[in-house]
Amino acid sequence: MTAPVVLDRLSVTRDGLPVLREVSLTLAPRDRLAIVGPNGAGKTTLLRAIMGLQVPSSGTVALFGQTCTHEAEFRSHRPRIGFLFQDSDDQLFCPTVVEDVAFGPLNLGQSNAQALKIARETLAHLGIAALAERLVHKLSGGEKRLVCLAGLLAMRPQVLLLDEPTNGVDAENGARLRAVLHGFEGAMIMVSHDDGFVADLANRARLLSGGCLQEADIHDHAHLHRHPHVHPRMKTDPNAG
Ligand SMILES: Nc1ncnc2c1ncn2[C@@H]1O[C@H](COP(=O)(O)OP(=O)(O)OP(=O)(O)O)[C@@H](O)[C@H]1O
Repeated sequence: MTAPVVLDRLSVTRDGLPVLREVSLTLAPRDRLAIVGPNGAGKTTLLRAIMGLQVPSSGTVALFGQTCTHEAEFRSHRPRIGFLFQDSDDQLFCPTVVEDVAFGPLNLGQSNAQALKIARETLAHLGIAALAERLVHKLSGGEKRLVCLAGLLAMRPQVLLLDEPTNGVDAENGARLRAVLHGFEGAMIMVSHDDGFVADLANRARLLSGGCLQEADIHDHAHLHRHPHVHPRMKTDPNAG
């Protein structure tokens, strides 16, 4: 099957400073990849570049087998990729929760009634059906996070790009969010500082540091918990896929 995302020696500069340096990456159809790394390492920039929201200085992005250079090429693939922004307020724009979640399906051609039905089902699936009629701007930070995710899942994407999905989400909602994501059948890239979330969801990890991707392992510690580690063998190979 075609890899939904392939990056080939992708470099990105922001404000004249190099952020990504020849990053190569292949995301397989059911991959669960965690990108970890310190603040400012370029993790969000990497996700934005995959979506075509960040113009690379060199290298290529291929989505579902097509090399994408121009906005029109990225645009045709975006409905199949759910991108959870780091800041929920950048994602939510309809007055009520159910309208916001219905927006995606409506945009994909569903009738108003069908889009609302999908929205309510998705909210229920995430355990937040009670939020349906609430005003978006009055939600808590954690509630907004879950509503954003509902909006993406309602579009039935093949890929999820999740930027800090558990930010502000409490333990109970976090457990439900994980359960829902476990049930997601597509490919996923998760950017997270939440070790527990990464250990639970990811099947592999990469560390972004100095603009380069390095192999990382997710280790089990009998006395502690699972979390990603840089793999010493691979430290010198920035282009490991
Ligand atoms: N709008 C912007 N214009 C210019 N530079 C930016 C902009 N946004 C971020 N940067 C810079 O790009 C670099 C990478 O930022 P990015 O947000 O991708 O990092 P990150 O790894 O996601 O960080 P965090 O873990 O803090 O979210 C940082 O040096 C940051 O200051």
